[in-house]
Amino acid sequence: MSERLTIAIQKSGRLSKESLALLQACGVKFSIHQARLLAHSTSHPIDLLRVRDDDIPGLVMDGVVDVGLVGENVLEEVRLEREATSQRADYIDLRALDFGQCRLSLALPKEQSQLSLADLAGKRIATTYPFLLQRFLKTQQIDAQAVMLTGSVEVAPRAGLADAICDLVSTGATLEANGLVETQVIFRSRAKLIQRKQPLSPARQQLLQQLLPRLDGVQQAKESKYIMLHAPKQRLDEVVALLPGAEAPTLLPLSDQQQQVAVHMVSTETLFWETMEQLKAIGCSSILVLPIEKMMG
Ligand SMILES: Nc1ncnc2c1ncn2[C@@H]1O[C@H](COP(=O)(O)OP(=O)(O)OP(=O)(O)O)[C@@H](O)[C@H]1O
Ligand SMILES: O=P(O)(O)OC[C@H]1O[C@H](OP(=O)(O)OP(=O)(O)O)[C@H](O)[C@@H]1O
Ligand SMILES: [Mg+2]
Repeated sequence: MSERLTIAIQKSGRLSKESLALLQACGVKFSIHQARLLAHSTSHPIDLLRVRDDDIPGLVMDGVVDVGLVGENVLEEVRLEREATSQRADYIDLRALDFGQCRLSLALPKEQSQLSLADLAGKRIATTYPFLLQRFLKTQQIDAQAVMLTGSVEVAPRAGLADAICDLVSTGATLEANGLVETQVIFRSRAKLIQRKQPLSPARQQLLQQLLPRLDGVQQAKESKYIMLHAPKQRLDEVVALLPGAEAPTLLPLSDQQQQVAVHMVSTETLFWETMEQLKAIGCSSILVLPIEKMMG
């Protein structure tokens, strides 16, 4: 049996760039040939399988690949579909990732946007996610018809194919461009890392165990900042209070100053301009906010 860990990612789409970037940030190197389905890592015994995102949950659930990176929307849709058709639908949830954030929402043509949820009874709703839509409609006890479309869902009402749509929304620009108004969020999604339920060989499990802390380190680093500033000794408590998520700061004396100290700290939150202005107002100076590339506890 091959001792290479197989990871499925989206070949080309919204998740592709960030999936690859995440693996690369974990030290896994690839040389990608656009046309090829399979890419071998040059740094680790890892193979990348580059496929359509719709195929990723099934590949993991069937144990064809070891792990996959996929949006929760597709993952949950496929899980519901496979459950309904008595296919294997289990997997291990490894990590929620900080990209691919979007929501699955109901939207109506502008002229009908005042309609309530109950008014959807008997209507046709175009969607790529019939199982998620039906689950929502069931909880609301609404009897409507899901019209399955694999693309261009937003044009369905104008084309007379449906009365409403249920589609992914991020900025809302697509809805607006098509004269539609978001009326109800039915599912919130982000990218996830999932593992097959069937056990991995010890070598592959060990490799995965090495990658996970790296992945956590990359995600944590992205959310953290290294902050350096000069602060008045008397007001240190106020300075720290202004920096939520800051770990115990390191204080360093300044050779030419008695009243001020240099403060270095890692903050787990973004430092906004407003906070920097407040720090300045209480006497801080030389405020630097630096990105962190990697972290390990
Ligand atoms: N506007 C968005 N902003 C952020 N994430 C999004 C957005 N649209 C979709 N996503 C997430 O990215 C995933 C992939 O979206 P994309 O539009 O590339 O899929 P696709 O067209 O089905 O691609 P494929 O050809 O792989 O089937 C979605 O399932 C969702 O999780
Ligand atoms: O609210 P917005 O920011 O406009 O994003 C929503 C759009 O993004 C996704 O499509 P994508 O652009 O990935 O293209 P696709 O439909 O061709 O996959 C999704 O299917 C919506 O159409
Ligand atoms: Mg798809």
